[in-house]
Amino acid sequence: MILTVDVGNTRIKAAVFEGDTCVEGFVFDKTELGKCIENILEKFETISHLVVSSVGDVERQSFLAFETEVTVHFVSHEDIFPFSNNYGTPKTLGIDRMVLAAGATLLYPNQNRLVIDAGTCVTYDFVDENNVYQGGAIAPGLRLRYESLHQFTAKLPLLTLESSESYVGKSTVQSIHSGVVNGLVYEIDGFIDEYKAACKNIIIILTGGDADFLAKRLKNTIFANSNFLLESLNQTYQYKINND
Ligand SMILES: Nc1ncnc2c1ncn2[C@@H]1O[C@H](COP(=O)(O)OP(=O)(O)OP(=O)(O)O)[C@@H](O)[C@H]1O
Ligand SMILES: CC(C)(CO)[C@@H](O)C(=O)NCCC(=O)O
Ligand SMILES: [K+]
Repeated sequence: MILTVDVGNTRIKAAVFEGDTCVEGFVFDKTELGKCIENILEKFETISHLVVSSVGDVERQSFLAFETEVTVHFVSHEDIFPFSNNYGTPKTLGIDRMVLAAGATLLYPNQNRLVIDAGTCVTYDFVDENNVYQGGAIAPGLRLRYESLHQFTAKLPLLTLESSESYVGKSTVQSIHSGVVNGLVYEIDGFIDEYKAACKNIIIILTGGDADFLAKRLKNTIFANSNFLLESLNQTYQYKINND
């Protein structure tokens, strides 16, 4: 069994895999990292490998303690990835984006793939049908949009995520929800339309903490899988083991 751990910008997600099957998933705060991993390793005694991808401030050292129990692998730019990289600054490409691109490459062979990760940031990652990673986009995520409207103005309240009834906001609260929710929905639909116009054969995967909320509201019908980063981490690690 493999324990995959995704240290995001805000929180940590983990999942236990038996082969390609996810047995159980977990979400926890960074302050609970050690204890939570310990509990998972206790619950699933046959976990032999721990694979981590981190874009947060949690470093490799935080996992050293588990090396007596399991093989620990911290995904880095030096790993083998199943695509060639045409990004202008490959060393600064986020590890999460690389893992998502790798997962899309392995799970959806021989086609253009676009992965949209709606988390703290909304990232777009495009791997073409020749397995070349071409790049994408980075934008603020839903929660970040609500927080920045509040933080950088004098009058706007801090709201939490809610559906927007209409694109015409009739109050301050409705206007903020419309601007944040409809704004991001139109933005994602706009990007999808551009990619679809440019490539015929394209699969689009929507993932991240806000994937389910957003998928329902998009004009484009696309496949939402909020677990895609952890699944990709599992796939990328198996690819590494088989190709090292
Ligand atoms: N308990 C929660 N804490 C934070 N965000 C949450 C929570 N529940 C739902 N969300 C939603 O999930 C989004 C964050 O997604 P996610 O958990 O994928 O982010 P993350 O941990 O920062 O990961 P990443 O850095 O990979 O984006 C927020 O925009 C928010 O709307
Ligand atoms: C964009 C984020 C913050 C999304 O988690 C992460 O992928 C990151 O820190 N990226 C580095 C910049 C880049 O990907 O070009
Ligand atoms: K993200």
